[in-house]
Amino acid sequence: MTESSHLPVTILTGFLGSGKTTLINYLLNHNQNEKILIIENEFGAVNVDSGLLKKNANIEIVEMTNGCICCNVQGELTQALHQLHQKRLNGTVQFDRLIIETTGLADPAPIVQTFFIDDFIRETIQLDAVITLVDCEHILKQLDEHRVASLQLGFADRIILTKTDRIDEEQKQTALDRINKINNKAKIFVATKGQIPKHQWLDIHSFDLDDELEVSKGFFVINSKKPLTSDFKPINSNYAKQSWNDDICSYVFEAGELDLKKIGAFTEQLIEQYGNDMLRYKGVLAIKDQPQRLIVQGVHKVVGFDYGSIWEKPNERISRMVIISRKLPFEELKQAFLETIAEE
Ligand SMILES: Nc1nc2c(ncn2[C@@H]2O[C@H](COP(=O)(O)OP(=O)(O)OP(=O)(O)O)[C@@H](O)[C@H]2O)c(=O)[nH]1
Repeated sequence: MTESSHLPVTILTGFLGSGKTTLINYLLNHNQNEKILIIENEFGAVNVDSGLLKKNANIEIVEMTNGCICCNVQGELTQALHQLHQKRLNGTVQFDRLIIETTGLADPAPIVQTFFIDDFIRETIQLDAVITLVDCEHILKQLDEHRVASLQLGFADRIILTKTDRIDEEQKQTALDRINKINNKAKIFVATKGQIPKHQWLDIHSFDLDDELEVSKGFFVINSKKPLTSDFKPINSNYAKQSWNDDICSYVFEAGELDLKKIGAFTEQLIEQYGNDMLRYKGVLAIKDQPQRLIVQGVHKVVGFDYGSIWEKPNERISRMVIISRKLPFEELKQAFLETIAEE
């Protein structure tokens, strides 16, 4: 089966009331070209959301009300995906993409892992991205009171801010500062009442080993011991004055050229020891004497490596790795990372 025939799947998460159903309704009203299948999971015995989703010829809804999707996901979701694939093949159900709308109380980890653990799912389905909606009006309180809110942010490839129409600029900035500290890898968009073009959250190929790694100004920045290049400016922390105490945050490692063997050993050890705490990570690394970028990308202990595009200019050769994780022993890891810098 070719890559292009893989069924694209988007995981849509976000705390209770963050606007997931509203976003899907907007998509369905502005997307006549393809048929979308939605797996919905509602916490509790009665699925309320499917009643809220507007009836539309391009939509098929599968409800999972047998408890929370994340609690028994590897059983129920895996089984549902197998069955849907079969039905798609034999034409009983026709759809071009799948969106999994999780309950607002779901930890995305087991849902995401389902796509890597099961061989059949890996070969037939392409996890496109984890999209997290954030109710800007209530996010600070949700983060203070519900750990799952920071997990949902930590897993995100894209973050969509909702209800920005209900807050002022200062509140929005405060919410952004806190979101950025937790996840400075995800691109952030705004959708008022679900209004957002679909290309901003669908078909973004976040789990591909591509070269793109954008880091917004974050907290934990390592600067190489040796000068990198004359025009390289390390990322400065804008948020040092903030004192959020979320247990998930973003760490950024930066250096010049690395030694392949040493960075390999570092990464292996890091994943072995801290993989369970690391929600998402991605590195685009410059390896000494290697013209191509080395891409590392992972979820917990599932990791992929590949060589990407060629570094065009010598002064671009900066290694950068972002890890979104529960608290890591940063100083210790910083030293270990710096020791992987290639000898002159
Ligand atoms: N003012 C405002 N209201 C919004 C916006 N987005 C969603 N809402 C409203 O927020 C409420 C909750 O939205 P839903 O789309 O049901 O949220 P959900 O994430 O599906 O909720 P759960 O199923 O409980 O997790 C609804 O009344 C929406 O109309 C927005 O951008 N601005």
